[in-house]
Amino acid sequence: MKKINIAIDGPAAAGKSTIAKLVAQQFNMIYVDTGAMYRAITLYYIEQESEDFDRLVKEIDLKIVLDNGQRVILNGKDVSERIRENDVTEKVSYVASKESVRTFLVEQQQKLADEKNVVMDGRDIGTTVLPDAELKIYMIASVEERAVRRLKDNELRGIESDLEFLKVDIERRDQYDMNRDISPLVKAEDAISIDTTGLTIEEVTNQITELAKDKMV
Ligand SMILES: Nc1ncnc2c1ncn2[C@@H]1O[C@H](COP(=O)(O)OP(=O)(O)O)[C@@H](O)[C@H]1O
Ligand SMILES: Nc1ccn([C@@H]2O[C@H](COP(=O)(O)OP(=O)(O)O)[C@@H](O)[C@H]2O)c(=O)n1
Repeated sequence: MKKINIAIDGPAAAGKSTIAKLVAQQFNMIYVDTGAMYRAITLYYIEQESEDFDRLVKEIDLKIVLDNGQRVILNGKDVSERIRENDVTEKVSYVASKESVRTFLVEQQQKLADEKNVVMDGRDIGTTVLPDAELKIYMIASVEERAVRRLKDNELRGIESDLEFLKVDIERRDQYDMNRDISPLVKAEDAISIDTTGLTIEEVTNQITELAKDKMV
């Protein structure tokens, strides 16, 4: 079978990471959640209380440990759980709009995908990070359904949340991500749209698995 890269983009809580992980497992591919990388830099920004993003990225040693899922190690510390908390979520789109942050991370992401065999999810994977990816998916779902899904995620993680607040936060973040100057969230011309509203995880995974198989022959 031919080695390929798969790019999955879309708005917040559409199901990108969940599906990317399952598709990667199916084909023994590497799964990379790029949102976690932006979250890790945001955590460092919060800790340092500095707007000097050029300096911040120089001080950061970010390691992505690809085991069953993905662990994020920031300057030697495993921050995989910490980066899901509300203070990071609130500021991540702001930090992700900064040019030095994006340049730093896009380079690392491209290196991870150099040898192919990667399923990568984010906002600009099909447009900027892997414009030559063999399969590009643009995953969406209604705001209502995304908020309910994120509420369940947060409950499982022990993060305090409220449905109305989550809806507002998801919409705010989408607007910010779609309207920033550098590689905004937009569907790549050659991406296939999948609306996951009302679909099960298995149904979405199967749809993408079938599309991927066609690209591997
Ligand atoms: N059809 C579906 N597709 C993807 N995720 C779904 C679906 N139905 C429910 N979910 C749940 O929605 C949540 C999506 O979160 P996540 O994968 O982190 O989204 P994203 O990476 O787009 O932010 C997960 O808890 C997942 O279990
Ligand atoms: N490739 C990417 C991935 C994430 N991001 C930013 O990082 C934020 C968090 O991404 P995420 O995938 O963890 O977000 P959730 O949808 O999982 O909450 C997004 O809202 C974007 O601002 C980005 O700009 N580019």
